[in-house]
Amino acid sequence: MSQATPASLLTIFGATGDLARRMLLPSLYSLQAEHLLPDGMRILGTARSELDREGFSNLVAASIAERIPAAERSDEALRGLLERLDYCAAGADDDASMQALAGRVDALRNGDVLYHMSTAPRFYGPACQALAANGVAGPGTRVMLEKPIGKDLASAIAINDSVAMAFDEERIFRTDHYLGKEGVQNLIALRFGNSLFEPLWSARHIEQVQITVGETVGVEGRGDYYDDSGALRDMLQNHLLQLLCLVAMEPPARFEPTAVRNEKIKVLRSLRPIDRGNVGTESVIGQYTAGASEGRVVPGYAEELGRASRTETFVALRAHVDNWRWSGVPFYLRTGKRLPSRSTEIYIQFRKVPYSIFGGPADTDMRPNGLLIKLQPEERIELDLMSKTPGLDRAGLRLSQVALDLDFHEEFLNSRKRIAYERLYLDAIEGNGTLFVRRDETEAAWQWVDAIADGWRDAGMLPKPYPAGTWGPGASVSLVDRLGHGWRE
Ligand SMILES: NC(=O)C1=CN([C@@H]2O[C@H](COP(=O)(O)OP(=O)(O)OC[C@H]3O[C@@H](n4cnc5c(N)ncnc54)[C@H](OP(=O)(O)O)[C@@H]3O)[C@@H](O)[C@H]2O)C=CC1
Ligand SMILES: O=C1O[C@H](COP(=O)(O)O)[C@@H](O)[C@H](O)[C@H]1O
Repeated sequence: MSQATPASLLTIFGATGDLARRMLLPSLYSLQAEHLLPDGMRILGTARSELDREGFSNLVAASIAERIPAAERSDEALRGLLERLDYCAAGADDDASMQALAGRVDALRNGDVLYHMSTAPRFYGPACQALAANGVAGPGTRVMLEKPIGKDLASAIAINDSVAMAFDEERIFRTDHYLGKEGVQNLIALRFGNSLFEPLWSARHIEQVQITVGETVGVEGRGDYYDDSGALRDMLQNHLLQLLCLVAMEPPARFEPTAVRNEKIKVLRSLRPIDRGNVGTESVIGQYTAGASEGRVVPGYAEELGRASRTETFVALRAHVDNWRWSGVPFYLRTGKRLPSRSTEIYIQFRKVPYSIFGGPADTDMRPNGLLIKLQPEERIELDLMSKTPGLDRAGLRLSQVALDLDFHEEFLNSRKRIAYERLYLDAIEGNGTLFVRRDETEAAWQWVDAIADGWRDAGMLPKPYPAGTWGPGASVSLVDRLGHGWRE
């Protein structure tokens, strides 16, 4: 991959789909508007739909009109993007049409090619093998794979094996769109761009870590996919574990793919198993019932789905990274749909002062320090410190918790909120895999998650109901309370 040059052609499988219309095409528009796409790079859309170049251009223009605010649109950028487009109808599992597609790729390329599989994962293997059979998957080509890579370890191995028959690992870019988010890269910058945190970043000084990804949305018409997946497989296996890796990993020698991935895989392999023996104490699952979300009455999951289901729409876990740095520190992970707010955050709670010199009311006022890394909806870093409460009190000195707030909000107001795929496309086009996931990471994450899912099944654990608009079942409070902790609300 060291010889990778910027792609001369980007071929998007599933170019007419939901992800393409909502995220991928608008991201390409933004890269075009900022002059970040390589000169002359062509974009070839493909799906089974019989579109011509004009039909695809209309679809692209419509998606940009819908997703990019009018104030950010320019005719010049749109024209620039449309000039790059081409379209070729093909079925990923249809040999004749894949042969025709390969011919088109050959005709359009003028150097490296990036393929993006934005279609159902069962097509990744057949499509990649068809590209190889038709001679367009050799050196100088690479492929981006959308999540999910399978729905358990066995299916992930099958997909990875199948894609590996056509592309070697260093040419495979597995996306986790959380890694493309500005806030997540800021977490990396915070940890490894400041000397302040590293001496404190271990069990010696950290009491607990919380990672919350709360969503207010329900399953939004993706019920068939989601019901087969649930919160554990849909969110925790990938996004939350990637965040955990970035918090817990050792400093990589360099910010480059192998060094970063080598550190992340060590974390995944150090996760203490949660299985049938301890799922009951280390995890909580829930499913939303009818309730109020963002000021309106919303139906429960089963009503949205149209049938009863045992799928969890909420999961909370107490994880442990069993290594020297993190021994004994609980990592609380929780994610769910129809929670009270859209909120993605990492909270690091430091240990209490070892001894209070104050006595009197200050002792009861005392709170541990905390570092909040807020990723969504706004990006913010906040350090909770104790300070003297202003004024006099007969009983003695009083303390209050104050927040040292690094609020990027102003900066955000003045800059555009980026789609994570802008970063991911830019890197994949350039051939930089640092923010993509390696095969062993995906499979280690599945192995850990499979034991949890099997444990729930074996223990007969069913999701507990929680009303939409609440923070999941009450048992999730007990999960952290047991060690004297509390969720940061
Ligand atoms: N939508 C989202 O928010 C997210 C999606 N993803 C992942 O992205 C991928 C795409 O998802 P999404 O866009 O939602 O899916 P959609 O069902 O909306 O789109 C699927 C796309 O694949 C094409 N397609 C279907 N069957 C074939 C086939 N046999 N050969 C070639 N193309 C085919 C469809 O077009 P046509 O019918 O014309 O062939 C369409 O363009 C999936 O892996 C999904 O898990 C990941 C994160 C979020
Ligand atoms: O991958 C997924 O992520 C989204 C949440 O992404 P965000 O960028 O809006 O935080 C989630 O809604 C979806 O179910 C899942 O497949």
